[in-house]
Amino acid sequence: MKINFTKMQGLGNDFVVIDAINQPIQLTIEQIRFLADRHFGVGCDQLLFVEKPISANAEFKYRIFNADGSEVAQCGNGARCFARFVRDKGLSNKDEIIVDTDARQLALRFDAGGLITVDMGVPALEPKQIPLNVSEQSKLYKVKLAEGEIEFAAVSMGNPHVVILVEDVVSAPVLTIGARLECHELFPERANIGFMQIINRRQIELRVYERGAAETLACGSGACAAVVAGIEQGLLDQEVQVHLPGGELTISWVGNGLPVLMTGAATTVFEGQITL
Ligand SMILES: N[C@@H](CCC[C@H](N)C(=O)O)C(=O)O
Repeated sequence: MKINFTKMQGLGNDFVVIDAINQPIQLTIEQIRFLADRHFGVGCDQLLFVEKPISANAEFKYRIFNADGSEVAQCGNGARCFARFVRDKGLSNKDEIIVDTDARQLALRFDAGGLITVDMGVPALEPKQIPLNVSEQSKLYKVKLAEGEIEFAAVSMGNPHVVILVEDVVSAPVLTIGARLECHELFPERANIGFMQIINRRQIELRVYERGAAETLACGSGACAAVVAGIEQGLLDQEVQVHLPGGELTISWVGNGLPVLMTGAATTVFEGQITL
């Protein structure tokens, strides 16, 4: 079987995007892992599928798979690439595109100047919704690891995020603590682990160890979760520039019950065909 794909990236968080409307396919976990493999396949952090919508008001269903083959319900950088893909392929000519995901609907909007803004939906802080195995909701939680006690905030953006405040993001133990916490028993569906350094009330540095993909150059939903956690703790203003290893995002959140907005770039790298 031959598959046509497009390789895309948003701040170096990279994707294999497949039009599964005009090329209907169901891939196995092994085939997804193969496509994501940087040595034997195409290579990406996530695979994105463009499918027919479920709801009457949506244009598409946006399906997301991590490099390890797990299906997830949210990917912010991928959402901007999804918007660019459906427009470039002539699948939609709208300036605002509504997509279904497994968790929620997202609105993807083309801005003047070539950037794309995604309405990422309302963040959830209740432990059950994250999900996080604790009995009471709190702004900060603690976990004991071999490396010592870690304090963290937890936020769902449709996917589970941990946010740890660090003094220096460059020397933060992202790979060790990230890998250990991703699969910790506190997180029954695993979690994405963000390490946030606050520069000032309107700027942060962030590195994210992603569930199912290890450390990536940027995580859009992780950037939203970090800003929500920072605002909740009274450390950040409502609009924040997030500096990630692969580039910058603008995140804004007015507060409780309202959606988080994420603005950034999305780029096509190349097109290809691969035999499975
Ligand atoms: N890179 C993404 C998040 C992708 C999914 C994540 N690894 C998960 O398992 O929840 C983003 O930009 O948000």
